Amino acid sequence: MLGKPGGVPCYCMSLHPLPLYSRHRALAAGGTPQTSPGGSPRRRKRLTPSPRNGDPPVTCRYYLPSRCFSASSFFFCRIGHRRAALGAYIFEEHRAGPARRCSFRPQHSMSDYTCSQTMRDFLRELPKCEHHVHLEGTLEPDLLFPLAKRNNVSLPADFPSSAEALHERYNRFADLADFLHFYYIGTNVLLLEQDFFDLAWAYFQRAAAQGLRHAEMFFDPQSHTTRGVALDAVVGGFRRACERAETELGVTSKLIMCLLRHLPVPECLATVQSAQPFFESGTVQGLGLDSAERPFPPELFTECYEQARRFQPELRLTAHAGEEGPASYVTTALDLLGAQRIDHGVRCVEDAALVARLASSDTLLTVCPLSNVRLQVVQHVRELPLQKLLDAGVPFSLNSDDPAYFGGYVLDNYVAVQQAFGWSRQTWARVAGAAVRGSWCDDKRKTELLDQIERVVAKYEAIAD
Ligand SMILES: Nc1ncnc2[nH]cnc12
Ligand SMILES: [Zn+2]
Repeated sequence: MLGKPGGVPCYCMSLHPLPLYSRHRALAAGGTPQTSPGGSPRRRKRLTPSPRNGDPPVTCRYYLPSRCFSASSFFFCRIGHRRAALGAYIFEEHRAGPARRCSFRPQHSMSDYTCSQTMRDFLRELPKCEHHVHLEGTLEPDLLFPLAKRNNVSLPADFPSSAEALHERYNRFADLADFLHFYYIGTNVLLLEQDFFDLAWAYFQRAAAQGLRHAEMFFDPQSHTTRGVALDAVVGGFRRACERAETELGVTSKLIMCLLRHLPVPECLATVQSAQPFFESGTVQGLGLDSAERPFPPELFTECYEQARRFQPELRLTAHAGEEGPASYVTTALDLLGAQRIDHGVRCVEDAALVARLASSDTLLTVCPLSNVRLQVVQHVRELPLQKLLDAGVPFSLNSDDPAYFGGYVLDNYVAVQQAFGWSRQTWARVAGAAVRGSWCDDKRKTELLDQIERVVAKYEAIAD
């Protein structure tokens, strides 16, 4: 979200309430930060816990005077060092130049990097591959209510009655189960082939505007077939949207059918059987496993995966694991299901041997930052082990999961990560490149996308941030 008071862009909207615009303008002009008009310091929205005093000082790599450092009566440098002092002092400290040693105690749990407009443009233009998006999770409240009306579907009596109320409820999921309750109610409004087309086409248009170039998308047939909707209608509508996206938006895509792990295994097996023609024709190119994770470990579904693989030996295999479930679920998904990549997987860091295995086998994790925050897997994006994965050489992609429910599409996830980690463009090129390499598209498409990444990076090399 960008605010543009008086024509001067403010990129700090996520951190500060409106009245701070004047402060940012002063900073942008190279002035000294002022306290707020009433003299009392204004509160940053997410004020996080106390300093980790034992940590040694580290070097500040960032000093941009146009950034806002203020929060409450503390001021921050861009890697989160905090000092209970007046802003002018800190500001002077940091405007003096880059790469100066900062003697403040690190406060990384509080650190937030701003994402400048140039960085935002770079991230938007960066060709992005998304491997973890549930098409049913792209059902925006603005489409849910009209579809309910169009299909004469009544929603539960206690369901929020407007798009605004629904959005508001989506801001406070307690956990995965709480989210899934709303998610499955939402699926009820999808009945006809046209509904599935409309849903997927709306997703493609939004995501393409954010720089999506290739998508590998989940769908949950059982959430529809259990209501009497034919699998043909589901796959037919999605397939039509995929074709249109390639023709009109230049976005390539693949469909991955997921099994709902909270349903009985025989029902999942029957779903695999019914999908045989789609596996054989290549209309559905992958099999996945989603829904409530912890009570339903991967090994329950070994037979389903084996059966699907018999129908189509080329079928790609993946599974949600290590989202709410433990690292051991990642291991069993790899060993027993033959998963070629892991959806979420962030809890793998609890097992050092597993991290080493993921790195050496080049197994992609499809990480979903905003989802992990909304579902309380972590309290803030900065708590995700992304830097650890990068350092360990574990490839990952950044994805939206259920963008209509979690407050953002693919670019929004990239920006949230940038605000949490402050990566360089080279690091972003590496992350975007890993997403291409981990995709299930052919080598020709991968080469195209990698070339496009190189061109965007080169274009921005010439632009100072
Ligand atoms: N984040 C998620 N985890 C498990 N199942 C899901 N279905 C849709 N989104 C999901
Ligand atoms: Zn998911």
